[in-house]
Amino acid sequence: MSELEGPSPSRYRVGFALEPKKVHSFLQSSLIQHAKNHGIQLIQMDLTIPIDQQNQFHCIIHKLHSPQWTQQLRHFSLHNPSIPIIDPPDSVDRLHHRVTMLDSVAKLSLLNDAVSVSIPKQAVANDEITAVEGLDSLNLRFPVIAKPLEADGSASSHNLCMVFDREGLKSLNYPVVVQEFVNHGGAVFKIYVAGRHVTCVRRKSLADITDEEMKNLKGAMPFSHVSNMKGSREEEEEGEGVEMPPEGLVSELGRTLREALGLNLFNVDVIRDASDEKRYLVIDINYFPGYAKLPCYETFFTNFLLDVVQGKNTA
Ligand SMILES: O=P(O)(O)O[C@@H]1[C@@H](OP(=O)(O)O)[C@H](OP(=O)(O)O)[C@H](O)[C@H](OP(=O)(O)O)[C@H]1OP(=O)(O)O
Ligand SMILES: Nc1ncnc2c1ncn2[C@@H]1O[C@H](COP(=O)(O)OP(=O)(O)O)[C@@H](O)[C@H]1O
Ligand SMILES: [Mg+2]
Ligand SMILES: [Mg+2]
Repeated sequence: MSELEGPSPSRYRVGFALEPKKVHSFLQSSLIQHAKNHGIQLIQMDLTIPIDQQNQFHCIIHKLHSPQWTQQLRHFSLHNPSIPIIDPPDSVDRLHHRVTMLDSVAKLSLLNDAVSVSIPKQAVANDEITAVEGLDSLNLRFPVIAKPLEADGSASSHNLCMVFDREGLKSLNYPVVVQEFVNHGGAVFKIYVAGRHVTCVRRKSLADITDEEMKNLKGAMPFSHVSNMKGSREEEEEGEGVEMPPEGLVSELGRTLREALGLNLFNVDVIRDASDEKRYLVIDINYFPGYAKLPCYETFFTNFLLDVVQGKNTA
């Protein structure tokens, strides 16, 4: 076991099971120190040793997908039911598929009835023929977005495609979800949830496409990681000029989705229809996303950890 801090008087120990890349991006020394100042030791778990032979943890946080790991967690959880596992593997699994990921959104009923929150029309396609059938049955016109069905964290799961015409459907790597493309003013809202803590940031997104532009666009255009792409100016990166969603909507969405998904750690990508400011659409939900990109993520995340270890992480 590699302890990220030397012997410490921390009262609580939280074990993290993460890929090396995520350890690097998430477990930064600023977070480790901040948590330590609040009595919590963050420990990188040793994945080669059974969990119950390691340090006694007050909580385990994980983002690993192998069946062996899931099996190990289930076994541990069965024998240590009082140790919170953030989050249950079955609930996390639902986010690994672009259709089941959005199921809970369709069932939400929000108190805020001044706006609507839904998902874009979408269909699963296994080949060009089923893609055309899917689009016809939904009455969808081009452009559409094609997304790999699996959202399992692999690099290819982020390889998306704008499709401008039927010819463009030929070049896709099936199976995909073909989804209504909604003009939304070039900004995506990312709502980050960590237990009862919810915050929202605005990021750069795909630009709107006018009917005029559609006349000249042909085939398909692959893209990935738009929200992390560097623009020529900083404001461009963050979708400057686009009004943020109301705070009440952000907190209600975070709270209700947390309950519906049975998850504590996730973010939700939301866009607002450029032709209807009351229409919000959830387009993506990610398990344990890049919290480190949030301003003050040390405080945000430590407050969540404190809730968990002090038994206050209730809905
Ligand atoms: O690495 P980052 O900070 O860009 O975080 C990624 C997330 O970016 P975001 O926080 O939404 O801007 C990213 O979100 P998007 O799918 O890009 O919206 C994913 O959550 C990604 O995890 P995975 O590859 O799907 O397992 C996240 O990757 P991991 O950090 O989990 O590898
Ligand atoms: N239905 C849509 N309409 C308009 N833009 C979209 C739609 N779906 C995705 N996008 C754009 O593509 C980006 C990536 O799509 P997303 O579903 O979030 O995939 P990923 O899991 O790779 O982040 C979004 O942040 C947004 O900019
Ligand atoms: Mg996304
Ligand atoms: Mg995603």
